[in-house]
Amino acid sequence: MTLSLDEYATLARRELPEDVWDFIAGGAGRERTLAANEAAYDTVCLRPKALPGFTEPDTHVRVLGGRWAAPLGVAPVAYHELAHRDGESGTARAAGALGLPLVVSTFASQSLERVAREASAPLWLQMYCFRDEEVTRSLAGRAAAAGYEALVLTVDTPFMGRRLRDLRNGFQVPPHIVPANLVEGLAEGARADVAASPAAHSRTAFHPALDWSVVARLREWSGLPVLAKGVLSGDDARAALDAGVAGIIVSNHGGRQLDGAPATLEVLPEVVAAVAGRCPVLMDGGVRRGSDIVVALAFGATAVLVGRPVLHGLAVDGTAGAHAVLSLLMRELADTMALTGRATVDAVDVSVLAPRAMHLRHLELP
Ligand SMILES: Cc1cc2nc3c(=O)[nH]c(=O)nc-3n(C[C@H](O)[C@H](O)[C@H](O)COP(=O)(O)O)c2cc1C
Ligand SMILES: CC(C)CC(=O)C(=O)O
Repeated sequence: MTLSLDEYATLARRELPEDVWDFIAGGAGRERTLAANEAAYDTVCLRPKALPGFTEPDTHVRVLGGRWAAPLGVAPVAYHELAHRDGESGTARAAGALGLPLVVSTFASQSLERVAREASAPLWLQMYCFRDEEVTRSLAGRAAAAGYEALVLTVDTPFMGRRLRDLRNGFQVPPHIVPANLVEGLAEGARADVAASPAAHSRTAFHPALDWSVVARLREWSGLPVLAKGVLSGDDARAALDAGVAGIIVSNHGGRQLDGAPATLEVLPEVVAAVAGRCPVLMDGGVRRGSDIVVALAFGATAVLVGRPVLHGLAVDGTAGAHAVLSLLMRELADTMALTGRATVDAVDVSVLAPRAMHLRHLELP
């Protein structure tokens, strides 16, 4: 019986080669930011509601015109086939069966068209932008043609952060796993070069001087709304809005880019205040329980995304494992909403939080 996302992580670790586990689990530098993401939730308490009068809340939300079964989606994560041969198609089937959206990575191990054929819930395509602008333009156009509903521009990764575990392990993506969106049609040798060292490839192939003007180009090439993923300050949120984004994703890339960056939960209120209702504000990083989703909503998030836990589910049991992880989170979310007396997602606001030092509140302190 697997009862929590932490238990899925433990089981996944047994299934995966050590260097693949490290690539998935690891972060940049000292991994301070990686640890901070999860730890931030431990600083917050929820206020229970006595006799709420219902047991099954309505968890549906609307995000950019799409209806999701819960304020929860799958974050863009490269190479799902590293976890299980079902890969992104399996994740798409799992998410779709639950009515949850999937953000497909530029570095997916299956082509965005193939994933689209398996999906029954909203799909967004995460965009890295390349030195060769034609590659970026082609990806954006293909996403629109395949029915993707939005592009997610990653703004925190001009190159991959220094991930010491990968450097120590000399991590290479195994040759049978390829970035299918980028190399279909290429010869075997060329495929291997792109996939072998993600870090080295990012230094040479990513656009070296990207700025916010790319948002307008992505919109023009695709006709799709563009979200910015990797915003951690009010200033950057305002810059993103000025550039024309339709949504913001508060993210530190799961602690894999700037080590020392704050936990996403900590900066969420600053970003929500800067956005002031002008667009949805999603967040990711360290969400491991349904109660974490409630906390993120209370801090002003429209919805959350989860990254690593979905790969853990895939590693344990392919499509069925990814489905199990996501449905566990949905169950925990509904239970937490019921126990805090929130019948709808809209009803989850800051009043669901209990001050940490609650026992001190009624004392007359000097
Ligand atoms: C193995 C792995 C690969 C990732 N690949 C991408 C990617 O291709 N594009 C991207 O924008 N973010 C990528 N991310 C970051 C995730 O989208 C997300 O921000 C992060 O994993 C969220 O934190 P969580 O894993 O704690 O849920 C990746 C993360 C991991 C762990
Ligand atoms: C292939 C990489 C660029 C994927 C990524 O964003 C990551 O590993 O964090």
